Amino acid sequence: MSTKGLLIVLSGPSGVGKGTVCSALRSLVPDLVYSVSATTRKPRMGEVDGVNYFFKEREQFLSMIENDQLLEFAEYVGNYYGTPRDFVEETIANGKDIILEIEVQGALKVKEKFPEGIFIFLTPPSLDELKDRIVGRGTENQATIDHRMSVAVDEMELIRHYDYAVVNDEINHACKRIESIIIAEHCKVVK
Ligand SMILES: Nc1nc2c(ncn2[C@@H]2O[C@H](COP(=O)(O)OP(=O)(O)O)[C@@H](O)[C@H]2O)c(=O)[nH]1
Ligand SMILES: Nc1ncnc2c1ncn2[C@@H]1O[C@H](COP(=O)(O)OP(=O)(O)O)[C@@H](O)[C@H]1O
Repeated sequence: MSTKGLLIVLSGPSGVGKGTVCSALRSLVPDLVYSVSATTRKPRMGEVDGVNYFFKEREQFLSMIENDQLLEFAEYVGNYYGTPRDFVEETIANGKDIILEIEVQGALKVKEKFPEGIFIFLTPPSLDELKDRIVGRGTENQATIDHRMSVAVDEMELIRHYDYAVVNDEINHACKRIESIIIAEHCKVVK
């Protein structure tokens, strides 16, 4: 039996509730390790460097790419986002499960490098509900909301590349489904 940890990727359109579901998973699955991404996006109110993201200037981010420090990166609505490679590789080598909360293009790049990863797509109950959540969060201006919604429509098409689809109708239900997936993956017979 493999002693490596699971690499779990949670993806889906902006506003579907990835961040909210990940926070709720912390108490339900306490042993899960969370990858902290690097980004060129400016911090939002209350966000802490090294906790929510590693906030970088564009030049710093480009040098991380150049030095092959990122497992994947993507440009999303005008900013770069990327997953620091060493932390992910060390965590799974130490037998711990890690979860990456990333957008859809980046998730597909991780799949090329780690096809054995577990790829979970979080879906909204409907596109109308998705828009209500982005607007309700109050962090984006109208132009960014429109841009994120048009990206979301394209992203929904990519669900077929994933192993699991989880509807985020209610946070606790979505978390339970993800916990069940993790339990099932640990019970899999390794062939
Ligand atoms: N490819 C990739 N996407 C990321 C990474 N970190 C965060 N994201 C995604 O980038 C998108 C925008 O993130 P953010 O600006 O924080 O907005 P929010 O997640 O919608 O609140 C979201 O879909 C995130 O999941 C990363 O390291 N790589
Ligand atoms: N199941 C849910 N039901 C209702 N609102 C939700 C649900 N999940 C998340 N939200 C709300 O939707 C908004 C977007 O969630 P967030 O976690 O920031 O999304 P993402 O990280 O995917 O961009 C937030 O205001 C959040 O409180």
